[in-house]
Amino acid sequence: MRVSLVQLDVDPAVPARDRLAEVSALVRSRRGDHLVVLPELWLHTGWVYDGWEADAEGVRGPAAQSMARAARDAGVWLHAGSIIERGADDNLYNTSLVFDPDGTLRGTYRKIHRFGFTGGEAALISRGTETAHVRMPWAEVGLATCYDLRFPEMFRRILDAGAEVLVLPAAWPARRVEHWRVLSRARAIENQMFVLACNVTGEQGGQAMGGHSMVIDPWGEIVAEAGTEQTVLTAEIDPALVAKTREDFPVLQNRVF
Ligand SMILES: NC(=O)CCC(=O)C(=O)O
Repeated sequence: MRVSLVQLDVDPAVPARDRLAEVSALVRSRRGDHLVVLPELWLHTGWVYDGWEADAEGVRGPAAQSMARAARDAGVWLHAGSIIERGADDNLYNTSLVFDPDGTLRGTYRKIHRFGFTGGEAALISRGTETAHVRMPWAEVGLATCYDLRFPEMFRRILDAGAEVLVLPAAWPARRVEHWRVLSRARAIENQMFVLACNVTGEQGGQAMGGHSMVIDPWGEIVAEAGTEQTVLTAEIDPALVAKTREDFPVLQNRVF
């Protein structure tokens, strides 16, 4: 399974329509990949919130339609990162979208753990309530977003739903990038699954973003890792390695909780 993580330099000064055009072209250029992954809130920006209320859209809105077309044109599965979703209840959610190679929306995930404590996302966005996963031809793929990474109990639930590969879009700052690296590996090791962790780079809201997108195997080895530049990180992964790792070193059989 050939996967590509698109680590984007999200510059809030660039108009969203230009970013949408650039990213659509990037996805279209990935023909030959099986799965393409975009980061968290690359369109609406993760750390500049003043446009969220006005720019939020539905899961079948213009951004979703552009991503559906790009997935179809490239013939790839596309985890389109997340958007600020306006729900039917009129609340805002940080929602991930997954399209198949026909451009059909096959999965959504509303971020459960919101970052910011008393401000930012935690104040402006409603909490998702359900974990989510998508069946792809090669593997069962679990979905989580950025700050979720700090809550291992959520990944156990995703594991119990059958996930073999976990996709994690993020807008994680450079200041805590070692947490990102360690926790992404920890989630792969403790759940014996692939982790595809796709971050942004550049600067948002006065802080440097961390980059270091990673493809991590079920043994916790880093198969590929980006630096801090905008790049497409491509790797071949073999989902059969999940069952082999779980069989060769069956720690999950010793779970008490
Ligand atoms: N966008 C986020 O969820 C940021 C998370 C973060 O900065 C952290 O956990 O640290």
